[in-house]
Amino acid sequence: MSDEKAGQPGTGTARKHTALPKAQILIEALPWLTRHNGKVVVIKFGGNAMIDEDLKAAFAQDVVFLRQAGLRPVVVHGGGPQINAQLDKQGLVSEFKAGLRVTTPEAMDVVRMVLAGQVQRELVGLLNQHGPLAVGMTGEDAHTITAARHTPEIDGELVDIGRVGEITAIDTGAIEALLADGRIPVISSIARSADDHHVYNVNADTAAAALAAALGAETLMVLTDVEGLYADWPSSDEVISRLTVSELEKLLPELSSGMVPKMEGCLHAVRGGVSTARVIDGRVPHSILLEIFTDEGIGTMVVPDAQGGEPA
Ligand SMILES: Nc1ncnc2c1ncn2[C@@H]1O[C@H](COP(=O)(O)OP(=O)(O)O)[C@@H](O)[C@H]1O
Ligand SMILES: CC(=O)N[C@@H](CCC(=O)OP(=O)(O)O)C(=O)O
Repeated sequence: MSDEKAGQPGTGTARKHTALPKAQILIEALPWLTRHNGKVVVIKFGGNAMIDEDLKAAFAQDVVFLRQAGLRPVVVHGGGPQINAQLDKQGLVSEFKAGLRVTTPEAMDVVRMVLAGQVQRELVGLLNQHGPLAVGMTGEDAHTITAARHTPEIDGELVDIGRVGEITAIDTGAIEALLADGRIPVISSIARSADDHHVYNVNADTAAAALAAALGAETLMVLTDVEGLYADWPSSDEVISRLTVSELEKLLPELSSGMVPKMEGCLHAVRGGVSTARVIDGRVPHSILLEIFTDEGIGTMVVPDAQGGEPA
């Protein structure tokens, strides 16, 4: 007969004591749960943060946790490295200009196949291991994202980079319907074209930011493969933990490569009414929960001017 069945007095008490820290952790989360209840959180999962299976599974757990805790998460995903690998397999080159992929019609087919047919499917599958929650779509669906041809200015000249789109309109109807139905939309950054019957490749950070603003999200969270925005990259790894939109605007011309669309996106989102935009380290397991449910954020947070930037 076990001690419990024998009614030994000490055992039950000891069990209660070991469970106490768990109750404490849950109680500490209460103010955050209350504050974020019902709020839309747009989470951008970058291709570079999708580096291993455990991290992807932890990402899915965090997103489902947010949903079950009463928030309304929307996932927008990238897949740059995965597209590069597929282009390489097909003997096509990956070329970037102004931080954007030069997208020939052939490359566009690969981008669409990898994002919508591979990366999005994998994320939907991981989320749905926890219940019938995730629904995948691309910006093409229900006119969610409309774009026109984007010709960036490089050294004073407008450059043709193929089927890369500049977002001209967002229709949040389909996403809102999914959220109202308790689902988690998982969105690939492909847009319908306003000019012709084809589609456009849109940078996933840009798409996430535009969707966050259009949805009136409380937070935009961009998961990537660095700790946050480094003050003096690549010579130093000092992370800027908090900055205002005006401070960020001044910093933008100094930024390079993948950080440009991320920080432009954060700027656009906060200027568009999103309360905070954050760049966080997707290599840290459960980084989303750490960021949402603790006082100390783990990455870089962009806030409106009125809230002040980096504490002195
Ligand atoms: N100031 C900076 N701070 C941090 N990372 C920077 C900075 N400037 C450029 N980077 C680069 O941006 C990369 C993140 O962008 P990207 O490769 O597009 O990631 P993702 O696939 O997550 O969108 C980092 O790995 C780093 O190499
Ligand atoms: C126009 C453009 O550059 N589109 C991106 C879309 C995917 C993306 O943004 O993926 P990450 O978030 O992993 O970088 C591309 O083709 O790579």
